[in-house]
Amino acid sequence: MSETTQLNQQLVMLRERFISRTAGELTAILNRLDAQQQDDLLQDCQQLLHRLAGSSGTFGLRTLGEQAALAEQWLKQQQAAGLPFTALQAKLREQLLQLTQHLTPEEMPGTAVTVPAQAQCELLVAGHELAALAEALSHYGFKLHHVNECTNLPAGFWHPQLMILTSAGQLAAAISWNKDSAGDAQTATLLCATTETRFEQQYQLAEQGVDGVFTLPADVPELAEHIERLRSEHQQISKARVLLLDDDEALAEHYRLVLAAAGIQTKVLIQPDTLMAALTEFRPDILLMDIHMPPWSGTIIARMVRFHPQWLSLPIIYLSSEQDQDRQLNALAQGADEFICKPISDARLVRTVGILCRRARQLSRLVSSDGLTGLLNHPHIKQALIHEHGISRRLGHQAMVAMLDLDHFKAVNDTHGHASGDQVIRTLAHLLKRRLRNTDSLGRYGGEEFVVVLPGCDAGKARALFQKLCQDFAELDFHGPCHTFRVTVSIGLAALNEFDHADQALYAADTALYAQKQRGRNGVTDYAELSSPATDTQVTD
Ligand SMILES: Nc1nc2c(ncn2[C@@H]2O[C@H](COP(=O)(O)OP(=O)(O)OP(=O)(O)O)[C@@H](O)[C@H]2O)c(=O)[nH]1
Repeated sequence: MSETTQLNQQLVMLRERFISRTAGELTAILNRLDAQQQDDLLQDCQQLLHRLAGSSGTFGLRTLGEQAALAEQWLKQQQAAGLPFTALQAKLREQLLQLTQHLTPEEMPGTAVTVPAQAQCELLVAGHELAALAEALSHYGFKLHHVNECTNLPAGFWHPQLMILTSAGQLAAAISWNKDSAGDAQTATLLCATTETRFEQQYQLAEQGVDGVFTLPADVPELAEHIERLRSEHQQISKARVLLLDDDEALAEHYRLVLAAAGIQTKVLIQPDTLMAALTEFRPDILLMDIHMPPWSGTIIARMVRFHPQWLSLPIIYLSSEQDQDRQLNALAQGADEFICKPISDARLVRTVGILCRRARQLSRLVSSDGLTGLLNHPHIKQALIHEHGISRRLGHQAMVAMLDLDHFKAVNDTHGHASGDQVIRTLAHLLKRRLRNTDSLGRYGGEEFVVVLPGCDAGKARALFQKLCQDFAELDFHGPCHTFRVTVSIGLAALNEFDHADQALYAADTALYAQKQRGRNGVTDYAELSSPATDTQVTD
């Protein structure tokens, strides 16, 4: 069974549950109305209508949602006018009965969402004049495919994250191939080789949907770095993390399934009082939150979240059926950032959440990344280390920390100049990004010192990975103003979960790094082996 079919089956099951629950709730209110049980009846009725107005559309019962919204509005007006219960009873009964007539789905839920196929190549280079460039870029470890022609590209075949093409001809064909199944969003980031630097020409390229330009002949290392940056931005959507707080369990589960199918990691909370712990544990990019969650109010919860300095910049997005614009603004004034109106179609939800997550990540990356390498800066790699240490200790998972330091780097600067030194630092950072997993955290700890945190990794795997990295790095040629030169790197490892505190693990990795420097540099030492008979792990050619 395809993932899309499976998703749609799950959504249909949720819809059936929603319909039977709603039928039960409407009948219960009608029975209380007939029995003249006035206690809290109007309040319960209003809450039910409000919930149906916001959620029915999501389950494919659009008319039910619209009618519920009208009935809610009517009920609010009557109550505001101070009409007695007896004056409302007959009309309310009629409206509720009418709602029971609309408990049949009009649309399939989830049909707008297609589970994306696995990406088969990261980078598609199109155009015969770019063959040499494709060949040069392939040495940088990209999963790359080159085609001579942009016309007649097979539909839905490669799913690249990034496309490189030329501005001459073929651009329109590539752009139309690069649309999602709905035909409106670009799937891959487009990078265009052009000789045109004039404003009007570049404007036209931007208008056509191009995301970046470079001139030919290309500076390949610089282009590789740029591609890496764009690629990691493109990946943000699949790494996006959303915490969803909604007391309507079926609706929250529906959203979770839809977002998860689009590659957005979503954690659902039904109980607002577990929110603070979930924020610390899950570290979402955005918090999506309902407003009406009796007895809780989302707007007050938003204000509460801001009590904690570490969540001051967390984007809080209300997902609510509140239509009144003044009330929406009042809600935003309590410390939230955006308002998404329910009901919302599945496809629009995925796109909106994707855009918000990407923007949130761009902003958080600005504050957390090192300008030269794009890796995490000192405070943020330490934060990542502490976070992973906590998880590995709590769950008993293995995790490693590595400390890397370039060898004789002072001499590199002194001999070849600071700019060449910077290029070496950037190249090591690039190699780390290419070799490590998305779940690993990479940081520039100091000038020529790096820290890597590897969750779910044991000592053997870490050693093999870093030994290979040492070997490959040592073989790279750097071009200084006068000479070509090579640089090596020394690495110390420690098992994160073996220590009570993250700082102790980092100190152990630093001790192992120092030991490796003593042993002759260019290699890997694990702290665990320092207490046992020394093993020389220096890399030899
Ligand atoms: N080009 C460049 N150099 C930097 C940067 N940050 C620190 N450095 C230099 O890195 C060098 C580090 O030198 P040392 O700490 O003496 O160590 P080393 O020469 O690498 O020797 P070992 O670590 O013992 O192999 C210093 O000369 C710093 O100026 C940077 O951002 N760019």
